[in-house]
Amino acid sequence: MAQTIIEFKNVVKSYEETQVLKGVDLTIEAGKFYTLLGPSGSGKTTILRLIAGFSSATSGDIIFDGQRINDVPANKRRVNTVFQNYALFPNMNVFENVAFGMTLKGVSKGKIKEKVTSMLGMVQLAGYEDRSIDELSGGQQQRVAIARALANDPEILLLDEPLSALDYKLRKDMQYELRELQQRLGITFIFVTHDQEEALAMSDWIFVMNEGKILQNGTPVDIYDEPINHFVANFIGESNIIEGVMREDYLVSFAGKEFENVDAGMRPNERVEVVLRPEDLDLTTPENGKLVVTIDAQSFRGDYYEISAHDDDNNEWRIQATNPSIINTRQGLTFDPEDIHIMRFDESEDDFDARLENYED
Ligand SMILES: Nc1ncnc2c1ncn2[C@@H]1O[C@H](COP(=O)(O)OP(=O)(O)OP(=O)(O)O)[C@@H](O)[C@H]1O
Repeated sequence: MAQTIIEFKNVVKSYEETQVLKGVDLTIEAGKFYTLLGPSGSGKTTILRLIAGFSSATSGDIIFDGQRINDVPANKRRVNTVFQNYALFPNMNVFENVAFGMTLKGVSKGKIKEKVTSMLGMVQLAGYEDRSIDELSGGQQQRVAIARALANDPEILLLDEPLSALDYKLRKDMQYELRELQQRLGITFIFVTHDQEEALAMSDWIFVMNEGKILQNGTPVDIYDEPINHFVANFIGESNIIEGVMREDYLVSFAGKEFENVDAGMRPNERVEVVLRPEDLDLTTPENGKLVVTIDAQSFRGDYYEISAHDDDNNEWRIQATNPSIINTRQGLTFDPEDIHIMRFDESEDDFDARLENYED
């Protein structure tokens, strides 16, 4: 079993009357890529700051390598942080930025040179030693920040939305690079983002947060395929979430019909929500469909058409189709019983859409 490096036990963080972390439990194992994913204000940065020692928990235990570290100062923790704004020193060149921590610690000049060269090679900036920071692109500045953090030999690298200032293409490239770097170094990365695609692409393990709580944690595939509630299903990827009622095990009704499914564990007549991902739906002739829908709109997305439609019960559907459709025609909708995911009905979801709208602003 992998070694646990960080543990939070019922960690609460409050600012005056407001709890921004509401009793967080989490376990981080050494050598993996973790992501804290959630909307703005959900408490992701607060968790990083507690791990780094930049702020202290109101209650609960923070354990590092088996020791409670709540009172250990930041400079005594083997943790380094890469911030969103890079926080590089503009008056120093690339070499001096990367060397900074080692210079403070009084490491010998020869060792510093060796380390800086190796770190810059690692982030593909060999030969950039003498450049000044303002001569670098955003992506290069980000790499310098990563090299500087890694030069201190941390056991854990904390990354707080490090890619958010980069344009789309560069961001994608850096996602691969960071993932590859983590695998090569084998140290623990804890990455913060509100971008679900980024979280799915990069992580071994994701913690989905909302309002100071961890709602679900698991591998990207677990979280994508088996979201625990409405919030997670909506936040991670594109979902069709349709209200339904459980008839009996393996039989659920929604959109005015009954369907076989493979999820069990709900009570008969329990109100549920049914999740079907757009890529799990296919269009066919009305006679062959499990449901009949009317096509409302479509857009071309490169390797598929995204189609929106509604059924006769007025549920909206998003469908990924290989072929284009014709607006206002009636089509059959099919899906595999195995792709139906059933969730308990979440009473709090009524205000969920309002919250998501605020977030999307
Ligand atoms: N020093 C502080 N004093 C008071 N409230 C704070 C302080 N720092 C953070 N908060 C509040 O704590 C909550 C969680 O903030 P946090 O920065 O952890 O969220 P986040 O998920 O990282 O968000 P973002 O993606 O916007 O960075 C927010 O409501 C924020 O306003």
